[in-house]
This record gives sequence, structure tokens and C-alpha cells, in this order.
Amino acid sequence: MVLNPVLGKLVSKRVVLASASPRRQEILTNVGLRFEVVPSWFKETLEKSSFAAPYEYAVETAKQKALEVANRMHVKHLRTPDVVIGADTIVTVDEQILEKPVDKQDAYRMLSRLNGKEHSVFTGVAIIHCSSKDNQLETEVTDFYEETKVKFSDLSEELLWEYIHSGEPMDKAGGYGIQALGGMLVEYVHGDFLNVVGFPLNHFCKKLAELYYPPSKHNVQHKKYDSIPSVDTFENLSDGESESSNFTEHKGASKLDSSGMCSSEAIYNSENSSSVTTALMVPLENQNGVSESAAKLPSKILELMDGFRASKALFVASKLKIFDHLKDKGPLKAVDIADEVGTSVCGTERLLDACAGLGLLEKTTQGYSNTDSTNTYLTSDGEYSLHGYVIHSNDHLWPLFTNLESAVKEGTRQNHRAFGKKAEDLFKDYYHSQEVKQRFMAAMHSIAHLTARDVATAFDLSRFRSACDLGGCTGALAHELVQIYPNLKVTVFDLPEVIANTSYFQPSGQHTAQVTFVSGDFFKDNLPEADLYILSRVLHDWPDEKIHVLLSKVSAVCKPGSALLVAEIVLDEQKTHPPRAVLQSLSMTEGKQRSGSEYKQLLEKYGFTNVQIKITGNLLDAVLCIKKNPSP
Ligand SMILES: O=c1[nH]cc([C@@H]2O[C@H](COP(=O)(O)OP(=O)(O)OP(=O)(O)O)[C@@H](O)[C@H]2O)c(=O)[nH]1
Repeated sequence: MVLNPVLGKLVSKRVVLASASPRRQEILTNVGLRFEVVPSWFKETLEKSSFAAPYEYAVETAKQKALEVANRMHVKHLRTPDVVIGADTIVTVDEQILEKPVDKQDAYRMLSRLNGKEHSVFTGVAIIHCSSKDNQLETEVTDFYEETKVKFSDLSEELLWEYIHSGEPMDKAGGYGIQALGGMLVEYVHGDFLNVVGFPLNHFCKKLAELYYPPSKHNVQHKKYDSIPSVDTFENLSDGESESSNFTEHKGASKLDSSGMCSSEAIYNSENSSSVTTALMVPLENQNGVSESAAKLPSKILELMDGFRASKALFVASKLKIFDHLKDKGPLKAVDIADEVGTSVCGTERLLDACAGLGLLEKTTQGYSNTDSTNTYLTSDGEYSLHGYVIHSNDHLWPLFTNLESAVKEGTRQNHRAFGKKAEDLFKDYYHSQEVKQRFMAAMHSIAHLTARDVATAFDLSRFRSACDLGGCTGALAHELVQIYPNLKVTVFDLPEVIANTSYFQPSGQHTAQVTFVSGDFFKDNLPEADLYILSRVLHDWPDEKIHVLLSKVSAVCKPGSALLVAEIVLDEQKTHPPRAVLQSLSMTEGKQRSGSEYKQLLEKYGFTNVQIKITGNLLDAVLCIKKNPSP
């Protein structure tokens, strides 16, 4: 059985996932699907009693979520997506439908109901194929649902509350996340595990197979797709589209076994040894378009091998401001872009084609244009622009990583090799060069702005009236906090040379007066008073001695009952995931990335208690802890 051809059918389509759920995004990304994420604005308020069965409610909600996005995109951009996918997960117990809890009491109510019992998890999925006729949106809806039975052990009140205080239940149907801490509550699962997590991948692939490979005269015996079609089936049913049988475009699954094969292949291999040869061979088309077998490519390894080329293509296109030009003037031909940015036509064309191949640009007969996500993330004025971070990656991180071999041999940062200067001298450059300072601030701003909402909402912070963001740089997180918590005032505390350059990054709008900027050095100066202190992307950067100085100061100024919010990437306990964090460590700064238990231990050492960790699914996770009463 080969899974890829089904998803391969979507390669050339503009696919949109109408869901804000990070889990759904991860499940689909992990199997190599390329898609844009446009969360639905559809409110989940359909009258439950009007549905004969709970799954009908989930399917209808999924459909409405997807249709809302399809309509909005059609009207807003006049560029209709090809396929919109919507999903809705519910839990049912004792004929009641449970969705996401609205607060901790609600989570307690749900978890108490599930305690010691078997319940059903239904995910409704809608796949909407869209087209535009006379500027009217036309849609074809395919929907289905999947049911999984889950049983909870008998759980104590104490355990339920401990789980609720972890913060995990809040954005999960039924108030638990089976993929994380919630897995500890579960005695058994009957059915598709991923369905519980939020997306029934297997059933989804079968549906695609039904849609894209309908039974034909060649395979009349395959009335129903109980399984995803095999290699033979695909060869027989090939409709001539290259992606159906040619695997060279396949992006591959994200997990590797020790030999570098994708995990799905490895599982198949072990489950069905009699078909090993078939499993490891995939069809490729030769020059005559005739399918032949070839050894399966280790796609993940190839992707990693080529990763540096892809990064550099992105960096150079960003440096040349190609995405900015295309946003303003696209679609443009290579010759026009070359003219705009002062580059060679042949070089520019190659770069543009590479960007199109990487999914950053679209290429049509009119020329090249940005995708929506390029407009949002890669243009310098995009809503969540990462432009600053991309430039920082090119100018600062790339030279450091070029010297990774020496860094590993010596175990030290390679500033002297990369820039011909020691770290201290580079820091002086930072003070003296306006350009370097602004580049660095733009990079920090990019990440802070992109992660601010998830960090600000990871915990309910509404009880706090004043916060102080230590090293808060441009105030991106501070501004998000005051939007979400209108009763909060936030002081951004950072070095004078940072504070002097923040004006460029200030948003306009409501509540901005609640953010103030104060200059100071958090290692040396008195810290402003606040009942919530914030350290975002600070702790991982400093050696233990400096952390000791900083956390001792924060602990001393923090009153009992006040809190400290830390935003960092939290490593898993094995300290190998997420890869972003471990790759960052390779810069060999004097600081280090930490796991959840290491943050807990560190914060408790400085008088904080009730340490709660929230993995946000964004680039930063959040850790909240409360200052203890001094022991009597
Ligand atoms: O074990 C787990 N069970 C459920 C989840 C997550 O719960 C939510 C379910 O909510 P919904 O289907 O309404 O989806 P949203 O997150 O609100 O996103 P949409 O934008 O699609 O409405 C879903 O995120 C599941 O992943 C879980 O994580 N574990």
C-alpha cells in the first residue's frame, strides 16, 4: 500500500485548512500536505437538539466552518481556493455533546462526566471543492465523520484539578488532550487515535481516494475504498496527471526510522513483511511517461540535504525585496522584477522559479505573484512579517552556521570566524550601528508579534493589573496583552539604546496608552513594580550565573501571589524536540534551552510555585508560576 498518491492529488491545488487547531495543522503537515491556514469565523452555535445524532452536528459544523472560509476568500481576494477543509471534534457522553470548556469549572464538569467511563469522540470533516463561475462561488461538498471510543480510568478529584490547572483542557473538545498530559487519563482507545486529536487522517485519505479515483471499468471490484488504493490500483487508474503516479514531487512524511525511511513505510514494512518489495518500490515515470519501479527515495533526508539551498533562496529573495515588489505590483514577469531590483534576468528567473517550487510564489502566464502566506509573513509590512527575522538569519545566523563544524569541535560560538570579531566587539557594533540595531530589533519584533497572542492567552491573566515585560524590546507582547486584558497596564523595560528605537514599531489603536517604556538594565537596575513579571525569550540566552542574578532580582521584587510568565520554547523531556529549539542551540550561545521539568526546577529554586506549562503550538510556549509566601 502506498499512501502518497492520494495526497499527491492535492499538490497542484490551492488547499486551505479552515481551522485554527494547531493539532490539525500538524497532522496534515506531517504527511507532507501543503496548505494555507485560514481559521474559520463560523461560530459553533448550531442548535444541537435539531440534529438526530451528535455526529450530524459535528459534520454540519465542519461544513459551515469550511464554507465560511471558502466564501470569505472568494469575496475578499477574488482568488478562490481549490479545496477547503473544515473539521469539528466533539465528545459525547450520556447523550450530551461536550465541546471546548469555557473555563476551569466547565473543564471540571466535563472531566467529571468522563471519569471512569467510556465515551465517543466524533470528528466531522468537510472537504469543499471550489470553483468560480461568472464570479460566483460554486462548491461541491463532501463530508464524513469518524467515531473513536475512549475510556477514562477512575481518577481522583485531586488529579482532575491538577490536570485542569496545567491549562491543557481549555482548547480541547471534552476538556482533554489525549496526545499530551491527557493521555495519562485514558485506559483504552478503540478506533483512530488521530480522530481524537482532531483529524481522522485515514478516513480523510480514503475519502480523497473515493473522490479522485472513482471506481472504473478496470476495477469494478473496488466498489468501496476500505483501504487506500495500492500501487497497482493507482497505476491502473492513472488519469495522466503527473502527480498521481510520479513521486518525485513528494514532500514526504516528517518522521524517520533509523534508516531514514518515512515512518508510514517503516510501519507498513513491519506489519506486512510479505509485501516488503512492493512497499519499498514506488512508481516513477521514465522519459516516455512509462511507469517503472525505483528504490524509494528517503524523502526526508533529501529534504534536509537541500534545506540549505531552500533557506538561502528565501533569504536572497527577501533581501532583494522581491516579495515586497510582488505585493505592490504583481503579477510580474522575471524581466520586470530583474529591472526593479537591479539583478540579472536569468539569475532572477531561476530564483523566482525556485521560490515558486518552494510554494512561496505562484507562477502563471501573467508572471509571478505572492501566495497569501507570503504576503502575510514575508513582505516587510505583512501583518505578521517575519522579514526582519529572515534578514537576521541571513546576515547573522548563516555565517555562524557556516562554521558549525568548528563550533562543534570547539564547543564555542564562532563569531571570530564568522565576523572576524569577538562576541564583545560584535556587541559594541550593535550599540554603535543604527542599521545593525534596527535589524536585530526587527528580528526580535517579528517573533514577538507572531507569538504574542498565543503567549498572552496561554493562561488567564485577567486578575493582574500591572505587568512588567523585562527585555520587552519593541513592546509587541505588551501591546497584545493590553488588547486582550483591557484592565492591564504594561511597562516594557529594556536597555536605553533599545527603548530609543522603539517608535518605529508602535501600533496605532485602542489601549496603546496602557503600554509605557522604561529604560534600564535588568541585571543592574531596580525593576519597576508590577504584579506580573514577564521574561520572553530571555532565559535561554544567558549563562547560569546571569540567570541567577536576574531571577534573584525578580524573585526579590515579586510580592507573594504575584506571578512570573516565561515565554520560551519548552523542550520535551528527552530534550530532542521541537527541532527548532535544538537547532537554535547549535549557535553555541552561553545559555541553553530547557525542558518543562528544568523550567519547573529553576523557577522553584527562586521561590516560585504552582509552575504551569502550556505548549502553545506556536514558536514560543508559556510557563506561569506564582511567587510563594515566605516560609514562616
Ligand atoms: O484529545 C484531544 N481532543 C481534542 C483536541 C482538540 O480539540 C479541538 C476541538 O475543537 P474544534 O473542533 O472546535 O476545533 P478548534 O480548535 O476550535 O479549531 P477550528 O478553528 O477548527 O474550529 C481541536 O483543536 C482538537 O485538536 C485535542 O487536541 N486533543
